[in-house]
Amino acid sequence: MAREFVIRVPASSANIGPGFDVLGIGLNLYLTINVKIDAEQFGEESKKDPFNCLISYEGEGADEVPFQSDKNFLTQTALYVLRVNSVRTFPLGTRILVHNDVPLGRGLGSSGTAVVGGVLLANAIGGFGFSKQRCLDYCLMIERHPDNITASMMGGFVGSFLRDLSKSESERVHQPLENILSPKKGETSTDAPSNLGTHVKYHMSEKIKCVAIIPQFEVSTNKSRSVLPSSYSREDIVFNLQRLAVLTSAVGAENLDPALIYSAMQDRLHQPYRKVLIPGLSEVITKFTPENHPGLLGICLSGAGPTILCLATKNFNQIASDVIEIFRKKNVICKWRLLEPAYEGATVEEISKL
Ligand SMILES: Nc1ncnc2c1ncn2[C@@H]1O[C@H](COP(=O)(O)OP(=O)(O)O)[C@@H](O)[C@H]1O
Ligand SMILES: N[C@@H](CCOP(=O)(O)O)C(=O)O
Repeated sequence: MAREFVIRVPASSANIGPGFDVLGIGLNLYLTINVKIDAEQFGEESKKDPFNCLISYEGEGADEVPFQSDKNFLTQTALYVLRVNSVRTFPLGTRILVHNDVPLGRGLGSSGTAVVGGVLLANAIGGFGFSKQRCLDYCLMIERHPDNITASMMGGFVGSFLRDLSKSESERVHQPLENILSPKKGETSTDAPSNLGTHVKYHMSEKIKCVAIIPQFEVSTNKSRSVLPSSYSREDIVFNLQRLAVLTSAVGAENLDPALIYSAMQDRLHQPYRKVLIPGLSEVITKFTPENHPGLLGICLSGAGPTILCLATKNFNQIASDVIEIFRKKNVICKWRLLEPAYEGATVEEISKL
């Protein structure tokens, strides 16, 4: 039996303003995975891979990612979900062609798209029929902050949190990633507890566009998390909470108020600490205001950086060129993209099943 389907996963911008590890927007820049399963056509060739999966790959990351299915982050994720549901390999004759428009290590959620794509791939291959909510549980076993994953899976502008875990659930979830993705021979990985993440979608005015200025260097999320403190002062936490409450409603207003949104986009929980990794960040987030750049609503670090996200209603070109100029003076070259929220989130489209 031959089968073909396509998975599309939107990129994300996480940590919007004061929403560190909480807020994210799905963006219309995609990781696309074309899957063909045909034992007659690719059966013999697929046996070259230890788990029967031929991977070809084009676009962002093509010269970086491994092509063996138990080494590639996307297929490792799929193998984890298959394994804990009693399926040991991909079906004989599995061929996947990845087309990736999401740059790696830039704070646009590439790891989140790979994890979401991998979980949806396993769900489709195994015919498990898991809901997106259940798929999120598997994602959260691998990527442990919910903001980017939830935005990519569910789409739109989302807020999310992780529920409190019992001691035994916590032991299941907080394991070294290798135990989950590459268990030793004879050992198995643990299944995901249910309902790990909870989310809501906020209304965001359709007038708001997302200008992403993407510096041409990578900052891994692990490194960018390592510079954060392990505790914060009450003042700083309250500073962010106050703004978070205002921002989530202010972006949905019919008459957008740039001064309100701009001040509600300030953060004290991650940006101040990540400046050491991103030359120019400090200047960019203090110098750009709605007064000197009409149309700008707010500016922040996207995800763990180094990408800068500007929410704006007009003058996109001017805003982007001026941010790029600040980075250029620090010898950092940037690209930029005008993006829109991806409201639908991740999709799986069955093309043919014979
Ligand atoms: N399409 C992909 N296929 C395989 N692995 C990927 C893919 N996209 C991202 N990754 C993995 O995720 C890493 C980047 O993740 P991370 O440091 O969290 O940055 P980002 O901000 O882009 O999410 C890459 O180095 C790679 O290991
Ligand atoms: N809240 C996380 C978000 C990471 O997003 P990414 O796009 O950099 O993967 C963090 O700030 O560490």
